[in-house]
Amino acid sequence: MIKVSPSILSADYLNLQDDIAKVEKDAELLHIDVMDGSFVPAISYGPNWVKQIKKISNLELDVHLMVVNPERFVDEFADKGADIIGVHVEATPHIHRALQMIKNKGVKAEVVINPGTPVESIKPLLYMVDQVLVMTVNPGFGGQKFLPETVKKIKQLDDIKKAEGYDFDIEIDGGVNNETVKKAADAGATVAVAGSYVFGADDPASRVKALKDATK
Ligand SMILES: O=C(CO)[C@@H](O)[C@H](O)COP(=O)(O)O
Ligand SMILES: [Fe+2]
Repeated sequence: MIKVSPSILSADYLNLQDDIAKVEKDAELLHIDVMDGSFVPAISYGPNWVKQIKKISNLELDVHLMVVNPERFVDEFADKGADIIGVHVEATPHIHRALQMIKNKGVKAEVVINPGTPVESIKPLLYMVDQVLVMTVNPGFGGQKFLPETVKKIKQLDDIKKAEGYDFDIEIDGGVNNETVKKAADAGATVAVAGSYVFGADDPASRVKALKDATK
């Protein structure tokens, strides 16, 4: 059964504590999308959101950095309470250093690839990561459609994981619902981020459960 990481990007910011409480019991992680208006067009929120959310949630805080040169912010997000920090391979010439910095803070290190980026580009990093995030949409916005061509990259990663004996999680992010999650989980995905599917519903907890039921 897949682990679920509801994305607060689609939550009600004025009632964020209530929305988080709705998924607290059924989800394992909470996904926090940090956007800088440069790596991606939108601007979202920063380290102090992580600090505040840490006070009200026991979920594993899964911070997805969509920022240029993310190594500038790794220490601060770790100090504010991130449990997982994801850095895009496309966002820095120093991806290995960025991952080392995350690990040095005692935080789980995640490398992220966009739909247009091949799995080959992160092969040298797979020995050191706790999680790989395969973007299933182009990053920057919630509510986009799942790109089916990303499924073969999930399978490719899962094959490498088995062949090499690695134990990283494979996370998917973008356009996840009760149908797309099944295709990804069959290919090897172990963690699903879902924003609009979960928080766009009247009963977010039932949507978390539906993602799990679909991958039983
Ligand atoms: O990183 C991102 C978008 O760039 C995501 O985490 C979104 O928050 C996913 O939203 P949905 O596609 O599930 O609505
Ligand atoms: Fe994300």
